[in-house]
Amino acid sequence: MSAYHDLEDWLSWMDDISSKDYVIIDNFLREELYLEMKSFLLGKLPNFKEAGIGAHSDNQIDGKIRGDFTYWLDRKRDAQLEMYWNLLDETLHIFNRYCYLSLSGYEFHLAHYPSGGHYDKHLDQFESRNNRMISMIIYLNDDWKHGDGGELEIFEKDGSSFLVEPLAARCVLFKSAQVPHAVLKAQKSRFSLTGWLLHQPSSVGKLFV
Ligand SMILES: O=C(O)CCC(=O)C(=O)O
Ligand SMILES: [Fe+2]
Repeated sequence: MSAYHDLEDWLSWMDDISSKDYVIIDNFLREELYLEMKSFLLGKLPNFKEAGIGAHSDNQIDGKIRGDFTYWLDRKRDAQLEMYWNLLDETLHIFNRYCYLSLSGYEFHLAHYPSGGHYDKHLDQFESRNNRMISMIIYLNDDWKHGDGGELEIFEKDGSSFLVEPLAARCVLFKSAQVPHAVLKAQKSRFSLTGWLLHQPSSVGKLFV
């Protein structure tokens, strides 16, 4: 199986992660995979559920903190997304090989922020469960324009912050325990594929909740 991205590209992204704790990668998905994921998402929209706060095993729904709807992906049930699962395997392998992490699994959901939706500043690790090592967000918005809102706000170590527009096929990777972030209010429906590379598979993590 050939790699989806060149090793040279991966290595420069890993350099960014090591030095800044995050990296923003444009055109992470090529057109074929982008279209596949977007059409899968649109087909699943009727099945999206209001997202909770905290580990997904102990959901509390609080629209004041976050306003998105999600659909958790499952590698067995959603086996048709083979190209995407292969890309995740490649990503995991690269992190283990070049960032010396011992990642052994991942969990991903599709997310829909309806117009007006946002997510307050937070970290992706929870007290009850700290096995999320790397956050990985891929945006699936075809014609996002300046002024449509919904930017990801990333907070740097010195407390300053900057905005990332949720542009089609853009990927953001960051260290889950280190990088506080927020989603600003979206002015129209905002779609993404969001997940976490895990130190232990999710089902194992749940034992400690
Ligand atoms: O969609 C985004 O840009 C970030 C989402 C997020 O922070 C989360 O789901 O934890
Ligand atoms: Fe987050």
